Order: sequence, then C-alpha cells, then structure tokens
Amino acid sequence: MTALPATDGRTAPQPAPALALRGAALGFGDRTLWSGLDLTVRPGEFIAVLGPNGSGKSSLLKVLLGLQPLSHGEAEVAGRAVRTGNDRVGYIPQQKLIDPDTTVRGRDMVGFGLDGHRFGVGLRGRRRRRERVYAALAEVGAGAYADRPMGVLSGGEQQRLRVAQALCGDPAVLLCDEPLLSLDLANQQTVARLIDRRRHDAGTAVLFVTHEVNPILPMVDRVLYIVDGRFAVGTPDEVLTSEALTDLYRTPVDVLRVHGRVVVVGAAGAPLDPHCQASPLAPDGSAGRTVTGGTAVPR
Ligand SMILES: Nc1ncnc2c1ncn2[C@@H]1O[C@H](COP(=O)(O)OP(=O)(O)OP(=O)(O)O)[C@@H](O)[C@H]1O
Repeated sequence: MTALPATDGRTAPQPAPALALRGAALGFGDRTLWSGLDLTVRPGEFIAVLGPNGSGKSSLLKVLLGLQPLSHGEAEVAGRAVRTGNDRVGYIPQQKLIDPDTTVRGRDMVGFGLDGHRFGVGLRGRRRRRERVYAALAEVGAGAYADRPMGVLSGGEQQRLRVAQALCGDPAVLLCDEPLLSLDLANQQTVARLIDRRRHDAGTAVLFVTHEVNPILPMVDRVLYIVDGRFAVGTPDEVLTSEALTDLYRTPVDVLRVHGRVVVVGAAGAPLDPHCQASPLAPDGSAGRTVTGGTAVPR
C-alpha cells in the first residue's frame, strides 16, 4: 500500500496498482516495438490495447505473462516482478475452435487454470480446488455443459469456458488477446459483459487487446494505442480523436462517431488496414479516402 495525503489532511491508503510498467521497452534484433512505456493500472481498471498489426500488442501481453523479457525497464503485477506461472494473471486467448474429437471436459479444462500446489494435497485440497472450479463455471454460466467434451461445444460455449479458466485463479489482472474474435454479436456481448462484471465485482484489472473497440467501448477507462514504436495513453475521448491519431500515425486520420460507434478513416496511399475499402463514409465524399470496413481500429 502507498500512503497518499487525503483531502482532510490525513493520509489515505491507496490500493497497490494491479499492474505497473516503468520505462518499459521491447525489441527484437534492431527493431524496437515500443519503448519508454510507463503505465500504472488500477485494480478494476479496463484498458483497451489498440494498434495496427505487428505493433506489439500481443508481445506486451507475453511480457506480462512472463513469457517475454523486456529489453529495458520493469514490469510488475500485483506489486511483484512478472514471472511465468503467476496465478495472479489470467489470460483469455483468441477464440479458436477446438478439434471436434477433443474429449476433455470443460470442467477439467477450467481446472487446468489452477496451480495444483496452491490448494495443498489430500482430500481437503482437492475439495477446495473443485469448489473453485465450480464457482468459476457458475460465474460464466457454463455449469450446464461443463461435463460435455470440449469438442462438441459451440464456439461461444468454448470461449465462456476459457473465461472461466482465466478467472479460476482469482487473478489481479486479466489479459485478453482478441477474445471476441469470430464470436457472433450475442456471444461477443456475453463474453464482454462477463469480463466487465468481474472487474467491477472483484477489482480485477483488464488489459484487452482488440482491433474492434466498439463492442467494449462503454467499458473502456483508458486506451493504450501503439503505432510503429510510438504510443498514446488516455481516455477514449482523449486518444480516439482525429488529432491524436493523426499525430500517432504521422499521416492524416479522421475519427468519426457514427451512431455511437468509432470509425477510423485513414488517408489514401497510406492504408492503415490491409483490408481497407473505399469509404462510403468519407467526410468529403471523395473516393480518395479509405475506411476500415466495419472495423473500428486500423489493423
Ligand atoms: N520472438 C520474436 N522474435 C522476433 N520477432 C518477434 C517475436 N515475437 C514477435 N515478433 C515480432 O514483433 C512484432 C509484433 O508482434 P505482435 O504479435 O506483438 O503484434 P500485434 O500488435 O499483436 O499484431 P496483430 O495485431 O497482428 O496480432 C511482429 O512483427 C512479430 O513478428
């Protein structure tokens, strides 16, 4: 705990940050993905991590999972230096359909998210472990199909179980790597709400990597937007603006708000997204501009 002056003159304890990066840099060979990154994330805070393909979003998650050392600087989760196998870190990967022949039950898959040593050995340890899995399944509403083989479950059901697996260890930080990808709208909303509820109820901080910010926009407290070695951090209203993104991309970018959705429009000749299409939304109606087709954030 850090003590900060309270408004009445006494000192009020502040919760330790869920996550802290100080002077962090990551590079491979002579390429620097990002550097000078200082980021302190409060318990329960929801951070969207945005940026084009290859800007280093997933690599940032790997650093926090202890799978990738920083080139410079420090990274801490719940006040401790990051390391592999830290059960204070939960991880939700992209939705990938599991082989239909996979016979492992959802309940067992969720249990894989727990460190076996934590609950001790013997009957008591096994019971505590079982209770934790049960609670995680209940939290995501997956109890009804938890005993079926993973291979026969729908993509949405499988992804709920991945969320349960990530939450099972009661993480201080939840790292999400495009967890809504290839889910239909209803399941996108379900999974996003589960994550949102968790951070409200348990104070779990969330780092959410995505190319499509709109489904989570109402939940986002701050955005970390990485482009070509540079980055911007701030509220969505501060970062998702034409001015801020033009500065970041070093090329003219327009940010439009259409029916509450954010649409990022890039300059012709400098497509921000390989899938850019001629824009029906070009502000001047010219054909010389492009927009990410239905996608909010350039890839
Ligand atoms: N171990 C590694 N060795 C060398 N280069 C790597 C390594 N890991 C990642 N990279 C490179 O670092 C860059 C960033 O990769 P990363 O997966 O973090 O990007 P990303 O922003 O998540 O991209 P996407 O949106 O496409 O998923 C890529 O060019 C990738 O090839």
